[in-house]
Amino acid sequence: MNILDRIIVDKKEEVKEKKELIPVKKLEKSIWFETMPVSMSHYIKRDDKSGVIAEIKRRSPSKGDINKYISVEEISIGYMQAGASALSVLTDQKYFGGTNEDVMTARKFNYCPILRKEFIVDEYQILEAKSIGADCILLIASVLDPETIKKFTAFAHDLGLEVLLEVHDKDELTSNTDSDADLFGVNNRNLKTFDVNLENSVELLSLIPEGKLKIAESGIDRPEDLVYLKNNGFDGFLIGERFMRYSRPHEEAAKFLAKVKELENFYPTNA
Ligand SMILES: O=P(O)(O)OC[C@@H](O)[C@@H](O)c1c[nH]c2ccccc12
Repeated sequence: MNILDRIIVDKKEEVKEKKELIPVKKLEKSIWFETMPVSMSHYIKRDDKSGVIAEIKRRSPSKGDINKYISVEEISIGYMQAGASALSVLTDQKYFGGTNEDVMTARKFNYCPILRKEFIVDEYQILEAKSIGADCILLIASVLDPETIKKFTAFAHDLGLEVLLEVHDKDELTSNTDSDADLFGVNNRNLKTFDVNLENSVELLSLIPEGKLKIAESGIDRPEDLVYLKNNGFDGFLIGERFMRYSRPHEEAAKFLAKVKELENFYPTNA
């Protein structure tokens, strides 16, 4: 069994237990059901921002511990001050060390779009995302079939949440081109083998349906990488480890984004 399969087996079990512990009726009492979400697409398009979706990630199956001792309050505020367009917060505990509280903390201290980064296998988790104050959910094409993706997307939209659909290869992309997802993300990391290749997103770019926001995900390590992806046509950039491996991730993000600006002034982008 590859790592992704293992995560999904565990996730299904976890959701089953959670549903009994916190029934939907209870989730729906959250104040966030009465609150308008902040549009991730809108923030990604704003040209006073970098397009970076900055991620809070304590550990990962490929890297082990990345940063154990973090303050979500400090990093989330710092990321946004550094010029990020949005936040991505992992909530999977077992493999990534995240919690729902991390989203709630980020929400409490920031008015900005927040992506709840989770392995969604059940509509319950979409309600849960809403109940903790997220604005956008992730759906992973290698985990869900196109029909389920459509169903989950409609369900999320009914709650006012946006959807980032993650694909990794041509097959996953072409079988979901009629998806209503708001953003299409191409993951440069193969979740089954952990191989990372930046060219993966560039190669698939032209197959992303028109009108969808294009997000390059994972393995972005140098400011030059971001500028390269942007010049090729990407609107957004999901970056985690590059910032998280430093003791003060948000300061690293600020330095990184200052360097991007410098490069862009040197090689003006056509955006
Ligand atoms: O840390 P990186 O290489 O910058 O990657 C961030 C993000 O793209 C990655 O965490 C990710 C992309 N898709 C996922 C799905 C589940 C968990 C994590 C992910």
